[in-house]
Amino acid sequence: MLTRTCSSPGKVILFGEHSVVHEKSAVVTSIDLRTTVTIRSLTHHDRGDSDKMKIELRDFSTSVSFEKQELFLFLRTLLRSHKSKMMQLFFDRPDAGILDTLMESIRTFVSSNLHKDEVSAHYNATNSISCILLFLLLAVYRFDDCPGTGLDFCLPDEIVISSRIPIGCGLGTSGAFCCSVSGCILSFYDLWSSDEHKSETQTKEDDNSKLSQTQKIEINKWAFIGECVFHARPSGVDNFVSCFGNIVKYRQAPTGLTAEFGGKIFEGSDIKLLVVNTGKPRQTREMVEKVRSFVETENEAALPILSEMDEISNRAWDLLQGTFGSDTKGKLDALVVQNQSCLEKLGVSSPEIRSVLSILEEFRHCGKLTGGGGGGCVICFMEGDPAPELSATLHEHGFTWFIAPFTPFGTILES
Ligand SMILES: Nc1ncnc2c1ncn2[C@@H]1O[C@H](COP(=O)(O)OP(=O)(O)O)[C@@H](O)[C@H]1O
Ligand SMILES: C[C@@](O)(CCOP(=O)(O)O)CC(=O)O
Repeated sequence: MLTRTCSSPGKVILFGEHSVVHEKSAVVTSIDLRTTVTIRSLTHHDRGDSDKMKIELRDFSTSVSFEKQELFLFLRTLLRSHKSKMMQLFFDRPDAGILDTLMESIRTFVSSNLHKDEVSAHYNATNSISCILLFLLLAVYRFDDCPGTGLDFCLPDEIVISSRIPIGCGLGTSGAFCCSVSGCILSFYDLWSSDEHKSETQTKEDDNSKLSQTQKIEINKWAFIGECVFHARPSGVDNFVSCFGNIVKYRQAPTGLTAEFGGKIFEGSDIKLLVVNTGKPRQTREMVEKVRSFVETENEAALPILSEMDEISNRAWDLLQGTFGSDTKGKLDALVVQNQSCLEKLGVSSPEIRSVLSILEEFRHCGKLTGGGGGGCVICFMEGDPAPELSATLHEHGFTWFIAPFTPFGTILES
């Protein structure tokens, strides 16, 4: 029996969501709530007569089984029809034409294997299952490159996904999902493109990921392709911070990606990060599209807002590099308020977000939305835990909260 398990953290964007899609800087931290994926091939005895591959999405209480032979034939045929263009998925920005074509076929195949009521009721689950099949297609593509191995490709018996990150509220679950699935598949089939990692020592002494930097770069590359399935044109920040972990200043520019590690906000201070969930569901993809269309149609109004947000992220990053002084929290709060005001102007706030913000203000705290907005979560820097009265007021209004647990660890190969 071969089993591989990977886990990847969620994230909180401290400053710069949305503007990061438009090539500005964002400051982001990984949080120790993780999405775990296990891929298993069973022994003959455990498998019995079944020749199916089961995908279990625990958070959606959904499981789906595919006839392995049918699935493999589907993947191989799809690959044969599009092999010459597959490389375009690995460009810095995956080619949208080939990705859309592949996803259309994959979604049709997935839908025809699900009961009709399941498909309409579980749009998000169907999307996740389709994304897993895309990663399996990438694995078949890699196998196909090695002469003689194509037919040896064996689909696993089980793929199980579970997460402790609240889904769809701005905490980067699709990024964590993509990192864990791709890490698992790359390691299950030992598909790493170079052998370098075998001699490479871990870059950090305390890195318990059991993955080399080269392997993480590869996971991040695959995960970004997956993120494009969920979000069409993401910045890549979610998969990046989930894969590499830590507090990061991230920027995706035409000249390439730049990332600096090491903000120190949670060291040597009693600063905590409060996360309040408005409970209002929304789709990140729609919010990103809304901002894109604003930037395109009202370019003159939008550009100064995006530049201001870049400036905010850069100033916040400088603050986070220094030692935490008596005035640091006040300066951070001012940037939080300014960033929220920019997000309001971009049109990604919501009545629920404003309601959380006014409760926070009542208790002399400052907050901003985090992630895609339109609902989802609000964050607030706090010295210590929230007062019981604040907690009670948030609950009275139907909002839940938690203190985000910081982690420096990105994707981990658990076993
Ligand atoms: N644990 C999971 N299991 C299955 N699918 C998941 C899981 N986590 C995330 N996803 C997929 O990612 C989508 C949420 O992505 P996104 O809109 O980026 O939300 P978030 O704000 O959480 O990042 C879900 O609708 C689902 O399709
Ligand atoms: C709005 C955005 O900046 C962050 C989205 O975060 P989330 O998927 O809502 O967790 C989009 C992106 O960076 O691709």
